[in-house]
Amino acid sequence: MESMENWLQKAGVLIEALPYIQRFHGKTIVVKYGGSAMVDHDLKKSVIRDVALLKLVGFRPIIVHGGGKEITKWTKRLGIETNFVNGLRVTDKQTMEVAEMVLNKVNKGLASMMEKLGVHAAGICGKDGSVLRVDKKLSGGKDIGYVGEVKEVNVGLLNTLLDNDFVPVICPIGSDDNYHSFNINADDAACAIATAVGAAKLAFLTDIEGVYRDPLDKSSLISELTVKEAEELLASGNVGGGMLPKIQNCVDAIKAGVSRVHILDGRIAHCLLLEFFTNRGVGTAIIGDEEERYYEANE
Ligand SMILES: Nc1ncnc2c1ncn2[C@@H]1O[C@H](COP(=O)(O)OP(=O)(O)O)[C@@H](O)[C@H]1O
Ligand SMILES: CC(=O)N[C@@H](CCC(=O)OP(=O)(O)O)C(=O)O
Repeated sequence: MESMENWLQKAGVLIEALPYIQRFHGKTIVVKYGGSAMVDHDLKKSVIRDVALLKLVGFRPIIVHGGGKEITKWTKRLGIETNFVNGLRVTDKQTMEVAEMVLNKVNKGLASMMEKLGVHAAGICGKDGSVLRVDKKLSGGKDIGYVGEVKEVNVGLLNTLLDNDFVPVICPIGSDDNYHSFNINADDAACAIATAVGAAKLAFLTDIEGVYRDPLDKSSLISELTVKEAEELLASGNVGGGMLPKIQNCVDAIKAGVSRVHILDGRIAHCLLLEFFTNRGVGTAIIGDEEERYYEANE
């Protein structure tokens, strides 16, 4: 049997969460759930459970998810060549078809996991309710196919869902003016949505501890980066692959008024709860240039 001390410790944890629950109660938060942190089924269940808890304590969470690894698994299986330019998938017509099918499948899977927990979720893509309207995106002036740059977010459907107690689960497919499907980097989609809904927090769940100053040196993990430092890091050449659009989006989100942006290790069970309900710094926080460095100030 558990000792009284253990029970009291549990009560202490709940009480510690109180100021954080008050801070975010009724606030919209966006969780970007990356495909790299989706590979393990149990972990996926634990992420969805954490978001369900955030919802049940009164936050208004939105999940924007990726599925890049799953898309690549399927394009390879179908013998379609896979290429990335600056972290963005080169998306020809065939790849677009596969991406749309795979992302929608991932989408429905996540939404039904949430439903199974008794929390209503609606799995949609950015074409529904014209949530994500795009222009064709070029990368360094290069045509990379059906890749979309978000030009407009229509929050109508999102607010309807949130106001009616649903957790919107969104996959990063949008439409252009001709209603053709476009593949959007999920970090871009999350940033655009967080900005449009005026999110109090945007958290990116990925498959790495956080941002490294030097990716080859695990001791170079950065706990806080100002916008200026993030821009310097991007220019340093020490950031590659999918981390490029992620950091750029963190910078854009802060500049557009999102208060807190975090890159978290989605491989750690309950990293979202640790981030929301404790003052323990997990991962990398991107902060405004004027903001006080929280972790340093509290060391
Ligand atoms: N400086 C860096 N710090 C951390 N990760 C980096 C860095 N440069 C490149 N990366 C890579 O970026 C990856 C995260 O991006 P990505 O795989 O696209 O994740 P997600 O699917 O979550 O969007 C990491 O796994 C890592 O290999
Ligand atoms: C244009 C572009 O690159 N789109 C991404 C969309 C999925 C995604 O971003 O998934 P992750 O978050 O798991 O990386 C792709 O096709 O991989």
